[in-house]
Amino acid sequence: MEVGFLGLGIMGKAMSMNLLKNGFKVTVWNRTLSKCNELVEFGASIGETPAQVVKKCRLTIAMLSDPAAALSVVFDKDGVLEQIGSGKGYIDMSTVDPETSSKISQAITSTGGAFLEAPVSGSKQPAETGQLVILAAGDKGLYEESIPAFDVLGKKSFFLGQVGNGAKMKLVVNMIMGSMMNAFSEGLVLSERSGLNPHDLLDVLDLGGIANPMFRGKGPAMLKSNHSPAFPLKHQQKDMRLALALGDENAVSMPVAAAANESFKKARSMGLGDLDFSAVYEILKMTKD
Ligand SMILES: NC(=O)C1=CN([C@@H]2O[C@H](COP(=O)(O)OP(=O)(O)OC[C@H]3O[C@@H](n4cnc5c(N)ncnc54)[C@H](OP(=O)(O)O)[C@@H]3O)[C@@H](O)[C@H]2O)C=CC1
Ligand SMILES: O=CCCC(=O)O
Repeated sequence: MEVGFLGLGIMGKAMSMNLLKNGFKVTVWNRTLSKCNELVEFGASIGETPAQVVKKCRLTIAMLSDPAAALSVVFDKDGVLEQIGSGKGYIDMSTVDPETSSKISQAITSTGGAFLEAPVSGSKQPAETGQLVILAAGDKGLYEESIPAFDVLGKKSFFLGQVGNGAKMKLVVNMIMGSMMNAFSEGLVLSERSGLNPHDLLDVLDLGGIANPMFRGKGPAMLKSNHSPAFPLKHQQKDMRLALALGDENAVSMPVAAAANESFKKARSMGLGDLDFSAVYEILKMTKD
């Protein structure tokens, strides 16, 4: 199957590589075109623009940083809209808000093209090993057509109904995750400041009812202040912002998420946005009496 792939950041590179390794023909595009070269070594073709990729491929996947990027790649000159149409499908796997997704969906479907939003749960390593959780919504026919690709990219795919539901599910999940990361960081700092060994805390947490892969996977690196990016903090803050907006629209009070967002904003303002979102630990560590 020939698949187009737009956006070769941390996630897009791993996902497109996975498709190539599993026998898909892949045509890639990235805003910084030089990032395509590594994929070419593994058999990918390059499209010079998003429009060129869509022209060549029946299915095109996008994995872009944020709503502005997702809209730009579709609506700007040489964008997806110039070549999408009947018989072609566009799958946006970026994490965006439901409004952005709906705007893209309306534009694509008005040309006769099919649209699916399919944000993912799981980070760099699950992307490399095909263990993502895919949260799809939109065109059911396109979803069914995409299952061979989703089976390579993920361990489980959900079809959640109308466009917007995938984006909402993803934002709820990441809102919980961002709040957990803040509580975890506060716990690590509190254990250290109160004279405990934080490594003992990691062991205790891992044996109890709140054990989870995030604490287990990131805890030891955090204690060494190693925040090599798997999920960049600037994207986590974007997701908190979008989740809080969803909370505003639905009159849901979210004081815990709002406080977590403030910590991520502070971390961004201190230049930590490109590090892993675990770097929020550093700003909580700095807080003194
Ligand atoms: N990393 C993770 O663990 C996860 C991330 N996500 C989500 O997936 C998406 C991608 O994340 P990730 O790969 O980590 O992000 P990166 O920051 O590594 O990559 C972002 C990508 O978006 C491109 N981009 C940014 N702005 C524009 C623009 N204006 N026009 C065109 N392209 C643009 C970048 O191009 P360039 O190379 O030129 O800068 C790059 O290809 C985000 O929505 C994120 O929230 C979802 C699950 C997990
Ligand atoms: O959006 C990023 C999700 C990261 C994760 O699920 O570990």
